[in-house]
Amino acid sequence: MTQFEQLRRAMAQAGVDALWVSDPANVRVLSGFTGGKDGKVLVTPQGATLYTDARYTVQAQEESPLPAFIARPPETYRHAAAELSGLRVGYEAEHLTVAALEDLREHWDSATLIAVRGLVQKIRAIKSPEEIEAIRAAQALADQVFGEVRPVIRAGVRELDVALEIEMRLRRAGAENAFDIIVASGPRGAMPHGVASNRVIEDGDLVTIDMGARLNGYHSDMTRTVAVGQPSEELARIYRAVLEAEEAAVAAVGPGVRAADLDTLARDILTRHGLGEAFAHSLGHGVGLEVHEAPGLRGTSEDVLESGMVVTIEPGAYIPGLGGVRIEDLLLVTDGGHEVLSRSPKEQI
Ligand SMILES: CSCC[C@H](N)C(=O)N1CCC[C@H]1C(=O)N[C@@H](C)C(=O)O
Repeated sequence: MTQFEQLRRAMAQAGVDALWVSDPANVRVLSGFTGGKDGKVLVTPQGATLYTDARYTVQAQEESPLPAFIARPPETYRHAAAELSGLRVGYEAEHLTVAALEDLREHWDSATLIAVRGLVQKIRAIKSPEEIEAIRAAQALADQVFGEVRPVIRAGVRELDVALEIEMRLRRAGAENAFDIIVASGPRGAMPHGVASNRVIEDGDLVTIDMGARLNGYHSDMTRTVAVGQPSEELARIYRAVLEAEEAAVAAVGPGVRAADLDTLARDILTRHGLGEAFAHSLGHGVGLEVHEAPGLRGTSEDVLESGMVVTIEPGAYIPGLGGVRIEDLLLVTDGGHEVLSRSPKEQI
């Protein structure tokens, strides 16, 4: 089934005849257009049209096989209105501003507007072979850069300088950061999203580095926690517990596995080590055109893993005042189980 066939089936289930796509990643996956928020796609029962403005005339032609209508609102809305009369039109509730919704209501008054969620995201969760290669390439670059920068992570160096080294190497290779690089050393390790600060790394610190490359629009995501000198026995114990949880969850990844069960598996191991409360976030998430996308690997998720999904496994433990540990791998779900895409070594602490 093609992507548009899958989408129209999902649209029918959601009770809509047409869909106004405004999430830039969804626009890209349906049209190939990389112009971000300056592109929209209208999917109707008959076909699909890319809407963008004259800054992108050439780019739209080069990138997208869809017919393009080049204009700015309100002309865009007037053009689309002609196809929408009497239809139930879905809009992406998570990616439309209130102002834009008011504009749609004004111009599409003969259509019924219906909020929908996650229709294209669900399709995006299963990657094409080309997308898998793009993510593989992004992760291979991140692995290479991490290996080059690992020797820089030592006492006396600022977290910011570690992040700069990573970013410079990614950029030289034609990529960019997938997100603000997390370098959380010593007590800052207790912050799961502790982006690099001015703190100077000290002897005995654990340092959590969470980094990704964005290459040709596709992301990678990986975390390693490394030791500088000899960490305390308490930190070493936490590290080993997180590593045990991570390895167990990775080993359990395969098609047909419930995402919520994976989260429980890792959480139960950390709970046995007295660290259940310290695991302050979900086990993982899908990765692709966005760093966080479907499926969600959390306790409340109803997602079931399928071959072709790319997901992270990233348990952590965070103790305010002491520090923290997170270990994260990027995995491709395969027919036979999984392939670990992130290859950077994990330290034995
Ligand atoms: C700002 S992007 C962060 C990337 C990182 N690898 C990541 O996904 N993290 C870091 C710790 C928690 C986890 C996260 O943000 N998880 C989300 C999906 C959650 O809501 O738990």
